[in-house]
Amino acid sequence: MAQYDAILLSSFGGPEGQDEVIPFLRNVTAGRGIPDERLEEVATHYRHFNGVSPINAQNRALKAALETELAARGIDMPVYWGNRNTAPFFADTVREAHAAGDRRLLGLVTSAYTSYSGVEQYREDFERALETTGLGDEVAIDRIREFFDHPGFVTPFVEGVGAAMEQLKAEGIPSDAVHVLFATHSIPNTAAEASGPEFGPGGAYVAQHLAVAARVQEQAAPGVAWSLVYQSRSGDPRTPWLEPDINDAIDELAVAGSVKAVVIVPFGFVSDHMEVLWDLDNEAVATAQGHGMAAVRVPTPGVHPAFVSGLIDLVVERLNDVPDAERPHETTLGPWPDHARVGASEATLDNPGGVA
Ligand SMILES: CC1=C(CCC(=O)O)c2cc3nc(cc4[nH]c(cc5[nH]c(cc1n2)c(C)c5CCC(=O)O)c(CCC(=O)O)c4C)C(CCC(=O)O)=C3C
Ligand SMILES: [Fe+2]
Repeated sequence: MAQYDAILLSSFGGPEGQDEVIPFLRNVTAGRGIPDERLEEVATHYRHFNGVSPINAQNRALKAALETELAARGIDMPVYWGNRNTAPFFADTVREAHAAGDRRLLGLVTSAYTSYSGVEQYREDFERALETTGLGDEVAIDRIREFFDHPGFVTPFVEGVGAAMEQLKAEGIPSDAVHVLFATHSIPNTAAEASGPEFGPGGAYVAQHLAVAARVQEQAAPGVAWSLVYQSRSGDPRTPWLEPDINDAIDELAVAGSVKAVVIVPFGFVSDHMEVLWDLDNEAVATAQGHGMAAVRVPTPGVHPAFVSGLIDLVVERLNDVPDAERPHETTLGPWPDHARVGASEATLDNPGGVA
């Protein structure tokens, strides 16, 4: 059996006050060439909400919900929380875990899909935390598999799309006048390809999103028109990123003329992030309303009981070395494989220091 001492809830981080906005954005973009104008623009999104992103509060709530679920199942494992871009930083969390005697950490990363930002970059973050703390010989960090098609992640969206369709029906809008927009974070085309070229154009990133959208739609709104759209692009405008942008897609639907309502499914995100509050609830909804369309935004998983217990199921399957054939997955792409551990090079599960 795999042995882990603790869970490391691992997330992006976000500012919680006006004075934290610029330091946060500097951390996010360090060395990655986001133009200043774009940073200024993104800062205004945060300024609009008094500099507070909902993401940290969401993670505190998720941590508490995970602890409750672990206790209910009689699993004695502490949950630590660390971030990439704002305190508590991973290095601080690793020190905290080490001081408490916890050495083997299982990273529960709040990214559902395969991409550099969601997978590799967390691995680099963990490595750096082990290096800067000097604890690499004692502490090791694994991560759970990408859970894009785990029932715990898919179920809240199935419920949300179903409820949105009901709501529109009650407002007198028939399902053939509805278009469901599955929205996720755009990334550079090259990054998408790199996520797994064997999965076709757009790599694993696009293939996973298409598969999940089809699965949600087949359960929640069979036969209703849908498309995969993108949001929150940044970087140099001359660099191609995944398209269409959600706002352009809504404009196109307006030209076609038969769509009276859009359902917006924020299925790139596990909880309410600034991208959801600003790019979807503010911008995309306004675009739809500008064309006289109704718009319903589906909730993010947040602390939905299915999501919380699904995350603990992912931990338990790892603890029990459950074979792939028995791991839950809602699309034919899954179950996504586990990843190698971080730090303590050449380490194995039974030899966290990696020394023979
Ligand atoms: C795939 C992906 C996820 C999902 C996986 C994961 O969870 O990691 C994600 C999550 C998030 N992205 C976030 C915020 C930002 N992302 C940026 C920039 C970028 N994201 C990218 C990709 C992703 N991002 C990329 C390719 C860039 C460009 C440059 C770079 O490689 O950095 C920028 C810079 C300014 C701008 O938007 O241009 C900001 C402020 C927040 C926090 C929101 C909050 O505060 O509530 C969260 C959860
Ligand atoms: Fe991002």
